[in-house]
Amino acid sequence: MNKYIAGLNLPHDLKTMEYDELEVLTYEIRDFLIEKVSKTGGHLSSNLGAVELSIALHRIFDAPEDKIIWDVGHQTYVHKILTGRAEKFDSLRQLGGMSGFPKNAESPYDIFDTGHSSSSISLALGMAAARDLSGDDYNVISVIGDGAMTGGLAFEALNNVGNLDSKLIVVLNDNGMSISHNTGGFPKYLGKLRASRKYISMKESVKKSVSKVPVIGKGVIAGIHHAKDTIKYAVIDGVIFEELGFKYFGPIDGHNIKEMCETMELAKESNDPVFIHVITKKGKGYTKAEEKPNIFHGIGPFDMESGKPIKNSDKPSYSGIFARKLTDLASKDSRIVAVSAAMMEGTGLDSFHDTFPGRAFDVGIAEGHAVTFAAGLAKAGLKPFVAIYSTFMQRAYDQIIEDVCLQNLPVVLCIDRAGIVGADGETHHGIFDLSYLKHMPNMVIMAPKDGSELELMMEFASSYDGPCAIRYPRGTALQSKKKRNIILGKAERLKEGKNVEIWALGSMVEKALEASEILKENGIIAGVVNASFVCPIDKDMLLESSGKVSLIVTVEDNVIPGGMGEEINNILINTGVKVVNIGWPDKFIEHGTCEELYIKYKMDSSSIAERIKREFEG
Ligand SMILES: Cc1ncc(C[n+]2csc(CCOP(=O)(O)OP(=O)(O)O)c2C)c(N)n1
Ligand SMILES: CC(=O)[C@@H](O)[C@H](O)COP(=O)(O)O
Ligand SMILES: [Mg+2]
Repeated sequence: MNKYIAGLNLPHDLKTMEYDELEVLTYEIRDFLIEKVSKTGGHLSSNLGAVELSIALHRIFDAPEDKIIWDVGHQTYVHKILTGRAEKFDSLRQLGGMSGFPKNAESPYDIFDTGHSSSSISLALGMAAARDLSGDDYNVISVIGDGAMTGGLAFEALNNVGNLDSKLIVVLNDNGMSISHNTGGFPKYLGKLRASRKYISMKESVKKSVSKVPVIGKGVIAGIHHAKDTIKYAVIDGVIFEELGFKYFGPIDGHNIKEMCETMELAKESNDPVFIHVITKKGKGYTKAEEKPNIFHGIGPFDMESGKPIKNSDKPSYSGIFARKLTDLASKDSRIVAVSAAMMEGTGLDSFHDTFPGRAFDVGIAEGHAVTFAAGLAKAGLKPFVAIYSTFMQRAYDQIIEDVCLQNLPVVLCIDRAGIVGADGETHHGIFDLSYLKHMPNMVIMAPKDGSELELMMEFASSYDGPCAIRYPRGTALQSKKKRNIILGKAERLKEGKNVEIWALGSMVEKALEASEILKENGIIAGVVNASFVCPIDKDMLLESSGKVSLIVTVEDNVIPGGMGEEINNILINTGVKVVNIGWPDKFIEHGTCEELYIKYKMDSSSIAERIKREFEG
């Protein structure tokens, strides 16, 4: 490990180091980040952009007594280095290793286990209100990116800060990027503020010279603050934040530690909410990441010299198949449009946008809005496909019920990253969507067993006149030659069984087939059914099976509570057949590779076979 990082007592030494020493530290930290993340993979460009900001925060504030809350939390690698965890980076995002997000269980400096965007101002406001009630005096700081600021939750909190008459600090880390380019009117406003940076001396000189004018000068400055918007907008930056009750400081250089420290010192002295706007460069210090901050936002292990990923699968991903199929469908049906919530690349919709720029809508990190926006599109006669990761779709729960299902609108929810996702851990596993969708009246839920079936289900969805959801996992997709007709509520029996039948969903079908082969070696002939639909489930086939076998086993990449197994239990409850449910337990699943987690939670094919053997023989 580099000289400085290893030799320092962090974060305490930051408070006494000279600025030029801190400058050296920034180089060491960047070298460290690039080297470590090139081996483990992770979120690189956001962290490279947050080096000086993290140093300034830990120099000026006294964490963990002062509460620093990181929005999303993917940019906390520097914070973790500065809070004594540098030696844990070889285990980053690995089973049993350090998380890629803040984890309070990992360190008291990680105030809140964030992972979903736009929550930090609400969290900070809650903690500040509690602080005031208990008569404490610590500082509470939200660190939020310009992408996260496009999330409605952030604006709900900004509005509510208007009721706070004590101190709170919001630091906006504005690098002009979300995962890819930021979108909407707010980033445009921030862009004007960033551009205004070059005029800041003009404004400062205006304020300084006017205030020197005897007698009237101060009054004129005071007057400016209450002047017509035109003057106010001209002279005062960040007026939107000032109007919401903040003192706005900025925009300042988010790579100038001294400037940030002086500003944070000022903010510390204020008894009112302060909004500090820092300008940073995403990917700073690694040319490849500066040039392509989106590619290096979240990246697997890569070659530091070339920047190229170490392992590249040539098999298509589910997201890639989804996007290609949607483009094909849209070429035949002009009603088809696509909606994303700031995840155009992750969902593959960037390629759809290349073909149909006018029919791809990126609404920012605003999943609830995305769904209701899609309801509006559908109400006006279009056929929206809304592509949102399972875990982020949780943000749109009410909008799906009220604005899609209740209205019975033809909106297709394309639930990407459904099931366990691996390295991102608890905040990102998509293991709840069956549970939060299944009880919604009018909602059809499908899950393809492979890439070919995803295409077939999308075809079905494109002509289905009501709400439907297709859930598919992260990563590469199996391909099958066999085509089948997707019929509403109809499952597909893949293998006949003697006394046992496995009902598997989506990506778990492959594991069920493997388990069936293992059981055959033990003399147990287990049938396998590709459930295909969870709502409506194939009740006829289920009841038929219950008359033939003594044991039905359900297997799904969802938590058991509220999952497909529960649906099947309810249908078979009076048939006398034994039903066993295999799925994720009712808990938050940690990070690790998917393979490791399937094995640890006995959801790999041999564990499934073992469980069935025990149940069958037991
Ligand atoms: C609710 C939610 N939606 C989407 C995401 C995926 N996501 C993670 S980081 C990110 C972009 C964040 O941009 P910004 O806040 O500007 O941070 P930066 O990476 O630029 O530092 C997105 C969309 C998320 N974490 N949470
Ligand atoms: C921090 C965040 O929420 C995203 O960057 C997420 O990690 C992307 O996940 P994928 O890598 O599955 O696209
Ligand atoms: Mg950003």
